[in-house]
Amino acid sequence: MRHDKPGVLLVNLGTPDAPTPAAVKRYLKQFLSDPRVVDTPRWLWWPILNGAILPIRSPRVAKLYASVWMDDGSPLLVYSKRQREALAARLDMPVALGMSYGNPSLKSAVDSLMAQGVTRLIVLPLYPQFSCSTVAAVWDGLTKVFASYRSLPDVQFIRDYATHPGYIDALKASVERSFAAHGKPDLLVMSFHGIPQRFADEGDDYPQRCRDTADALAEALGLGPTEVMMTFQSRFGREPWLTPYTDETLKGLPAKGVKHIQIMSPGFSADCLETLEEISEQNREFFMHAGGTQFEYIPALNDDAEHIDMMVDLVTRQR
Ligand SMILES: C=CC1=C(C)c2cc3[nH]c(cc4nc(cc5[nH]c(cc1n2)c(C)c5CCC(=O)O)C(CCC(=O)O)=C4C)c(C)c3C=C
Ligand SMILES: [Fe+2]
Ligand SMILES: [Fe+2]
Repeated sequence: MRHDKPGVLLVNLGTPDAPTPAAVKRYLKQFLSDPRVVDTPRWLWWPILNGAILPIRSPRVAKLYASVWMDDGSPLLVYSKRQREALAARLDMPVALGMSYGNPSLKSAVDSLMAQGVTRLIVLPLYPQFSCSTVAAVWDGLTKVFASYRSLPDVQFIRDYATHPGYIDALKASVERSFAAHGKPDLLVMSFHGIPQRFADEGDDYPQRCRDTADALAEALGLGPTEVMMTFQSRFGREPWLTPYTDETLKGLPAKGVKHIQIMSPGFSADCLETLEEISEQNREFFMHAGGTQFEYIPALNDDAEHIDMMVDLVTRQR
């Protein structure tokens, strides 16, 4: 008889090993070579990536990483490790952390679970809103790992959790803490990572999943349409991405009389370069220079107890 031994694979994007140009280059090369992320034909993309993007972007982005680096490493990895530990402490099954790009690799995580005798793999990509560029890339990564296996586990793949009540409740609590600490702002901005508009046109339901989260959270908070706004950050490359863009929106708000904002990035399950630097530093500057008077960034859920509760619910209801 084949017995049932579940194990959890937590997955996130991944991050460089060090805030140095060489380590950032290694990371970006792997990340930006994934056709799920950049789908330009290889013959055209390869010379652009290696000849222009990597040499120019790596040293610049390494400085940004250095500005948010923590004692224990890159914020994304530090928070992801804490999430893994907290979840493992709540479950009587093994929990491993694997990253789509960089370390710890997906393969190291799957190998360690299989070595512990896991027969049912519960895969939880920590992206609340599905996108082909993130969640489907996890799927692809897993199939590559399995390509070298003679036996496969049962696999339960959690597509996303954009409106999971535990997720919405945890976000709501984080917003209420911020309102209590700093006062209610003129506007609550929910900034999601963008994708090329074309991906959505071709069938990625990511924008709708972001809308689903934004609507559920606004409703839970009892905020009306003039009190919340959804925007998209982290544009890359030349083609149009999802709009409205976070940076342009923030630059225009003070002129419309919106002087105090609080901003959150509900699509990031852990704080990282894109929240700690891009939102909390860069976009703060944009807003304040445009005439804003008060700006607060509401942290990601990271290893908040309610966030871990939600993960427990997501993985234990998989039977
Ligand atoms: C090139 C296209 C990119 C797509 C499409 C994309 C989608 C996407 N990304 C996240 C989450 C994260 N992205 C992060 C960093 C990051 N993203 C891109 C590019 C695309 N992302 C780049 C090049 C980088 C690296 C930094 C830089 O060079 O600007 C991170 C943070 C990683 C960290 O180390 O802190 C996260 C998390 C989502 C959710 C998403 C689609 C929905
Ligand atoms: Fe990204
Ligand atoms: Fe960015």
